[in-house]
Amino acid sequence: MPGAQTSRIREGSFVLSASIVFPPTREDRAVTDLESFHVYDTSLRDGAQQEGLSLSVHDKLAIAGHLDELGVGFVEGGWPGAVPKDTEFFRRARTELNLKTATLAAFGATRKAGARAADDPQVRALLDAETPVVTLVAKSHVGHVERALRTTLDENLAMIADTVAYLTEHGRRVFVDCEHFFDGYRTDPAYALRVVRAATEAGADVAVLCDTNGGMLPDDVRAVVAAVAAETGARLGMHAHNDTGCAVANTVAAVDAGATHVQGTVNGTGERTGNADIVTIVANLELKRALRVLPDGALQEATRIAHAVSELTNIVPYSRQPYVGASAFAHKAGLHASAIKVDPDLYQHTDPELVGNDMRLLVSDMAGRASIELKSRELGYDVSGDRELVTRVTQRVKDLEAAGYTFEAADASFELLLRTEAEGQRLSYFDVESWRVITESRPGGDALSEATVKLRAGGERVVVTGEGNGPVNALDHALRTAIGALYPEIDKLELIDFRVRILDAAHGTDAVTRVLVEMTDGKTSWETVGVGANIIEASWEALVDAVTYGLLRQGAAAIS
Ligand SMILES: CC(=O)SCCNC(=O)CCNC(=O)[C@H](O)C(C)(C)COP(=O)(O)OP(=O)(O)OC[C@H]1O[C@@H](n2cnc3c(N)ncnc32)[C@H](O)[C@@H]1OP(=O)(O)O
Ligand SMILES: CC(=O)C(=O)O
Repeated sequence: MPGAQTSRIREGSFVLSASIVFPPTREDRAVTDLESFHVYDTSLRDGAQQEGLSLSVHDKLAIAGHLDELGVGFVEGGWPGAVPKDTEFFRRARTELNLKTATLAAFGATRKAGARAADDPQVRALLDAETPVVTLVAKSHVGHVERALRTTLDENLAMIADTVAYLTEHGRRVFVDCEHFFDGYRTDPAYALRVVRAATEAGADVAVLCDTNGGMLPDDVRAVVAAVAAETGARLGMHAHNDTGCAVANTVAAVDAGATHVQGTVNGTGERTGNADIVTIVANLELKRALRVLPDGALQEATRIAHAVSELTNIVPYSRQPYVGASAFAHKAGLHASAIKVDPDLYQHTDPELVGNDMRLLVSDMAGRASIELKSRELGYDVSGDRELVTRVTQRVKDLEAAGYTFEAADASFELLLRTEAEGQRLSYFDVESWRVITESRPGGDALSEATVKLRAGGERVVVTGEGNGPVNALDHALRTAIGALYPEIDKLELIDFRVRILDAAHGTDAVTRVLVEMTDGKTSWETVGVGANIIEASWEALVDAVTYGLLRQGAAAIS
């Protein structure tokens, strides 16, 4: 019986024994349309509860557009009436958002104790948001009803039922987020079940079981969701926080137990340690559970959209993020590369293209010949027929890495090294004779650096000086002046990043310094590395590599 599971739950506790059969196949669990399985995004509401995150209305509108491109069924826009920016978001969404797949949901609480839903200004604000869906947060833990709401258990049920009924009477589809459901179920399962029934019997479409404090583990979630489904017959959803690092696993467990509505946030933003990452959830459901939860082709947009949302939320993308992180399909170990050369599937759990990501090979001191061969291929060089060259490059990389270089973040320096080894001489647009920098500190003014560069290019000896606000800036200016007439392509090149790392800090100012430089031609960018006992020496080496690589990309011919 594929997909079946048996579980036994001891009343009032989470101890269970479960015999789980293998995950269902696509045929067993085919989701035929996006209505039968809800992907519900709460990046704009719970995601925005993350420390340090502050989204403008403009940001929220832009993120909503990206969520729609990802193909989620529902976008929870915020809490109108409570957060002024959210009220404004819903007002502007009416004219400025043109969602193709997603339906907007407004989030809010049930009516206050002892009042009528119709008289509650916050409930009114939910109607005023004019969204097809309203999601209500409701207490389902007796302790919270008594201590946080300070009302009776029956009044809480009435608050839920009245508010759901009022909103459905006004044409809204209602989902109910049962706050602290799992903790509530542990404390008083009968009451937690009454909350689910109160919501659904009053007309709510989905009772969303929330692990509000994020303390659950997957086997317990699976058992509770299965038990609630069996007891109530309600359509169930899952809303997980990541405090045990299991938010995604808990969500998948809930789906395995019968939940057909999953909530999460793009990149896992959210209160405390965040919410379940909706991108990882949908990738797992589509690729590991063979459930079709997004429109056709949407999953391939996942990497692009996750990164676009990172940009809008001003959060540096997490490189180790499952499926969509820059490192998710990056391979460093030589043995991995040697197997990947035979078949990428040998070291990848899925095809990166399915989520719009790419496989990358990293070259480092852990590289073997296969790594060098595959990396060279990635850069457009077929070196597979030259075993001796590959061995030489592998050894050179290992020697240089031992001296402090790092090539995994400096593809351009690796490419220049590869060409040098293949051609027997270094690609050179100019031959540096010497350089010198002085930095002058002026009372009351900023320090000024002056560089002198002596080099030969185009058959001429050139001696130039350049000024800058620092030594590297001055060297960059001097180099541009020295070769600008011969290679006008240099005008297109711009230094955009400069990172310094002291490699052996124990030696203080004697330590070896590594410098990584990033340069762009406005279309693409590349990184180079330099190492030296002296920070300026290391910077110069990285700068010369960056300019050499840039001229190569511009198609400049070396003039001897
Ligand atoms: C688990 C979650 O993440 S739910 C989402 C949480 N999000 C937010 O809190 C962000 C937006 N919140 C806000 O702007 C404010 O907290 C507001 C406007 C909702 C309420 O602000 P205030 O009226 O100043 O009250 P305060 O925040 O101190 O307390 C919340 C009130 O709501 C009540 N309440 C809490 N949960 C619920 C609920 N599910 N249903 C009804 N009332 C509730 C509390 O009992 C308390 O009532 P009281 O004022 O009578 O004591
Ligand atoms: C509703 C919600 O955000 C929670 O319970 O975590």
